Amino acid sequence: MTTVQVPREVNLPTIPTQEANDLDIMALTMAALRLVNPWTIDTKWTHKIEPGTPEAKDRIITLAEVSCHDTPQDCWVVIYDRVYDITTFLEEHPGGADIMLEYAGQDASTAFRSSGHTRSASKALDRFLVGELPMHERMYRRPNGIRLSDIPD
Ligand code: HEM
Repeated sequence: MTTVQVPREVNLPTIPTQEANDLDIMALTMAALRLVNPWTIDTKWTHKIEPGTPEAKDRIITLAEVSCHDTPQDCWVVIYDRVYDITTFLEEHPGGADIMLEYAGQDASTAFRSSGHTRSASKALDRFLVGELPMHERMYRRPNGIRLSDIPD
């Protein structure tokens, strides 16, 4: 007599291979990019950037990061692709704090430009510099970007 062996049902855990692969690739890519340039990847700063310090010149800060600094206690703006921490300047500003707070966490280039600021106001920006936008988010300081003859170097 022939007996038919019915295979026992084995419940193997299902491994969503495609999903797992995607995650691995993403994790590896992020790790590699962090090695190349840590500033472009982690948008949340873990330590305070001192405005105006030489190291601020080399910092790349995304618009997403700038948008997190939008309060009177922590106010960043972008002017001509550079990022400024103007928190300590709010009360000193000859045009008042409120007008600047309207641009907290945002690009204030056109507002700054259209308010008739003098050259010395543009120069005053240096002491608040904390970084610069990544190339793909810039408008003014990039090859083939908008050319304004009077923006500071
Ligand atoms: C964020 C960096 C900024 C700096 C360092 C700055 C600096 C200055 C300085 C030094 C003045 C005196 C006049 C001059 O020298 O030009 C001034 C005036 C003024 N600023 Fe700003 N400013 C900034 C941003 C802004 C923004 C975003 C606005 C928005 C519209 C603004 C609006 C004005 C106005 C309306 C005046 C004229 C005030 C008056 O004459 O009564 N400023 N600013």
